[in-house]
Order: sequence, then structure tokens, then C-alpha cells
Amino acid sequence: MVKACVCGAAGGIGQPLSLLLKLNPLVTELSLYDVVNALGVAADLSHIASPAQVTGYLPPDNGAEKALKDSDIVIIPAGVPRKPGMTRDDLFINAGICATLAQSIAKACPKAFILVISNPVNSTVPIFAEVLKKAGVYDPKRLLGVSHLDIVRASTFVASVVGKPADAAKYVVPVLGGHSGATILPLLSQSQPSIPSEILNDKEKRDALVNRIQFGGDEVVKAKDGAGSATLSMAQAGAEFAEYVLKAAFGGEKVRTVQAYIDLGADAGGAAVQKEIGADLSFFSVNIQLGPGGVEKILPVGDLDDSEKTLLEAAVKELGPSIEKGVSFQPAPPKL
Ligand SMILES: NC(=O)C1=CN([C@@H]2O[C@H](COP(=O)(O)OP(=O)(O)OC[C@H]3O[C@@H](n4cnc5c(N)ncnc54)[C@H](O)[C@@H]3O)[C@@H](O)[C@H]2O)C=CC1
Ligand SMILES: O=C([O-])CC(=O)C(=O)O
Repeated sequence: MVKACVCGAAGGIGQPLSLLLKLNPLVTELSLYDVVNALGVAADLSHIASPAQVTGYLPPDNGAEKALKDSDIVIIPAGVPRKPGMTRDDLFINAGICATLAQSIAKACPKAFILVISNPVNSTVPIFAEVLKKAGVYDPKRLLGVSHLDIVRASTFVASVVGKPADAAKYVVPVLGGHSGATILPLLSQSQPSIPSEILNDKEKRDALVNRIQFGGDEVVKAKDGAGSATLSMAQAGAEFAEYVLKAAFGGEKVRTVQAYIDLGADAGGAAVQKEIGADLSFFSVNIQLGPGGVEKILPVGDLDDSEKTLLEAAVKELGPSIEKGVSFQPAPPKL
């Protein structure tokens, strides 16, 4: 029996993400929470003939805690998306929503895996960590910032550049760092299958590819022209990442190495990563092995070429203040 809860379930990401979770045979109970329309989305999804039993909750009468009660996994796409001209850091207005949800999780399902999609991920994940620490229930192995859309984009864009667009799913390209512009660190030299040297050694082609991965979110924001940011690709990426977590935790499966934005204190491997990147950042998107308890192992960054070393420097510089902003955020005291 696996209970999944989506917070922000009626939104642009929340609805297709909830649909994909409803179709996941590992999920037996699907709980949908939003400040609007959660009951409608739940009624709609509940007619689909799949195992998960769906229920919706709104804020009145402790709706958040009821929705979250005893969840095994909580996926959070709650909050405002970008409009053209905004940076992800401008979405720090979502800080309060994240802190409030973290307080509810601490009470209702302190052992759940928590997958944070809400932006700015570089700051919202540290906010979750701080609130959970204060509540005395923090397990860094179970808190995962979802940077998986960057990995999905990297596969797609690399396959396209090497002239094999239909093989997108076969390209595995690690993307580390954070989830915003220069903090996104695509490791093209580690791509499997490898990228031909005539592309990797062509500065113009390589820079264009890196830029597209780092600013893929902006491409969608621009195309949607005021109607929001990536929702469908994020829902797919979020559902895929949730499936990795579920398979490792409840499916008895060893899943492939993935990347997520996590607390480097989650495992002894985190200190080794700090050494590799030459910075004592407390959060970073790293290679991880998932297991029954969440992050089972933090794996090395591996060899970087000169171009990636330069990108790493820029990523580290920008990430530090974003983490600090999240760590030092003071949430309003919970309403009595
Ligand atoms: N991590 C990533 O790679 C990505 C993150 N995002 C982020 O995901 C978030 C959601 O994006 P969209 O779904 O497009 O936005 P949206 O506006 O369509 O949906 C957000 C939903 O959150 C709900 N909400 C607001 N306050 C809430 C609260 N206190 N509790 C529960 N639900 C609440 C809203 O009612 C709405 O239904 C944004 O912050 C966006 O920037 C978007 C794409 C990729
Ligand atoms: O760009 C945005 O604001 C949404 C996002 O995080 C992404 O699409 O990667």
C-alpha cells in the first residue's frame, strides 16, 4: 500500500502529474491537495480504472494535514510560476507556501519522501529542511529537490544536436548543481552514449547546447507568453522521478543512478562531493543511488573537462547565496 499526496494538485503541473500518478500501479492511494479545485480534479481522476483511490482536499478544517496524513511520498508543485521577465529567484514569493506545507508534513507524515518542485528550488529545498529540522523530524535522505526536468531536457537536446532526435530517451547526461540558469551544470563530457568530439570540441556548438539546457525553462516561459512555465514536461519529469523513488523504496528495485538537489549531509559521500567541487555548499544536485530509505549513496561528480570546470565555478558562485536565502528564511508562526 503506497499513499502519494500532491500539493498544488489543481495547477498546471499538478493536474497532469496527478493523472500520471493515478496511472502508476505502485500507487494505491492518491491524495490531492490545493487551495482551489482539488475536489473537482479528484472527482475527475477517480473515474479512471486504475488501482489508486483518489481523494481531494481543500484548506478548511485542516485540509492539508488530512490530505497528507500518513503519506509515503509527497510531491509539491504548489506556488506561482514565472512570467516573461522574471527570474526563478523572483519566485521566492513561494517561500511561505513551502514553509507552511513543510509544517503540515512534519505533523501529518514526517517519514514521507518529499519531492520539491516549487521554485526557486535552489532556495525552497533548504526552506523545507529548516522547517523539518525545527520540528525535529528532518531526514535529509528523504528530501529531494526535483531537478529531473533538466536531465530530461539534456537527453532531448543532446539527441537532437547529434542528429538522433528519436533516440532522446537513450541519452543519459548527468546535470548537477542547482535548478536555475548558471547553477545548472550539464556534464556533456559524461554523456552516454558519448557526444562526438566534433561537437564537444566546437566551442560555438557546445556553448549553444549548454545554454539551451541551462535556459530551457525560459524557452517555455517565452513561448507561453504570460500563461506560465513548463507544466506538461515537468509533470512527466516529476512522475518519472517519483517512480524511481517508489521503485527503490517499495518496488524492491535497484534503479539507475539519478540526480536530485539534496542536502550534502545526507550521506558520507556528500563531503567527498564538496571536496570535488571545491566548495562547502550544503545543497547541490548530485548523482545519487536511491534505496528503501531514499538517498542510499551520494556518488562522485567524476571527471570534468576544462569547459565544465569553468561552468562549475559559475554555478557554485550563484548557488551559495540562493541556499543561504532559503536557510535564513523566517516563516510566519503557524496560526493557532
Ligand atoms: N522544479 C522544476 O523543474 C519546475 C518547477 N516549476 C515550479 O512549479 C510551481 C508550480 O507551477 P505551475 O503548476 O505551472 O503553477 P500553477 O499556478 O498552474 O499551479 C500552482 C498551484 O499551486 C496551488 N497553490 C497555491 N498555494 C498553495 C498552497 N498554499 N497549498 C497548496 N497549493 C497551493 C495553486 O492554487 C495552483 O493550483 C511553480 O513554482 C513553478 O515555478 C515549474 C516547472 C519546472
Ligand atoms: O522556468 C521556469 O520558471 C520553470 C522551471 O523551473 C523550468 O521549466 O525548468
